[in-house]
Amino acid sequence: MNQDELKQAVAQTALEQIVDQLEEDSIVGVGTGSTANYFIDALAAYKDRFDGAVASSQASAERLKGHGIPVYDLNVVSEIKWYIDGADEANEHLHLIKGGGAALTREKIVAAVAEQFICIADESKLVGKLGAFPLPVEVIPMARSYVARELVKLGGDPVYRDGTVTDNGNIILDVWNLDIGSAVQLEEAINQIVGVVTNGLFARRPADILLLGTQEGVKTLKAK
Ligand SMILES: O=C[C@H](O)[C@H](O)[C@H](O)COP(=O)(O)O
Repeated sequence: MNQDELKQAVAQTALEQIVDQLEEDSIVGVGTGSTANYFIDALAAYKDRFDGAVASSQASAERLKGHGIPVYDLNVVSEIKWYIDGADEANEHLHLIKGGGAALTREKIVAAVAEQFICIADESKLVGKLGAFPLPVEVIPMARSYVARELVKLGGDPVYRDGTVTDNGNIILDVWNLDIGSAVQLEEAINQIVGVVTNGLFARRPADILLLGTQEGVKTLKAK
């Protein structure tokens, strides 16, 4: 199977895990990216079985609406049973790096609300140590240079993602060469920098389950 087929397979498995539990008032939390898109497309077949979705990006909201799935503002929703989303990297603790598509902040918010975060990814995303993928950091535009200098003090090499404006009107710094020994500590340290909205480490709230698409089939990983 190629990478797209692996992504499609994990999306289908995620759907199978939730489909029998869908109720007419269920709200599904939906992430962003190519793997999440496969999930949205698969979910569409069951749109009459649940109430609607909360999306972590404008792009996903448009895709959901395109399928006729109602999309709710998170502020009118009190309960989300599942959040299904991809990742750029994952380790055995189910700590993640996310934000390759610049949607990290809304993703972190929806994941925080959800009871269960099901991460869906092809096998290339599982790594021994996080950090080969540059860590995305969403930053208030006027703080860009200051935040970049502070990230250098933490040992990283920040690069401005030219031309990208997040759904929240901010910019992204991609930070290379970080030593992500303690993901929880680093996530907190970066979020303490004034001007940072959030960073793409999902360690304080890791995934609960990682569905990994491999050539031997879809594997289910739980945090070690
Ligand atoms: O901002 C984007 C998200 O964090 C995505 O979930 C992540 O980049 C993975 O995307 P894909 O499924 O396309 O590899």
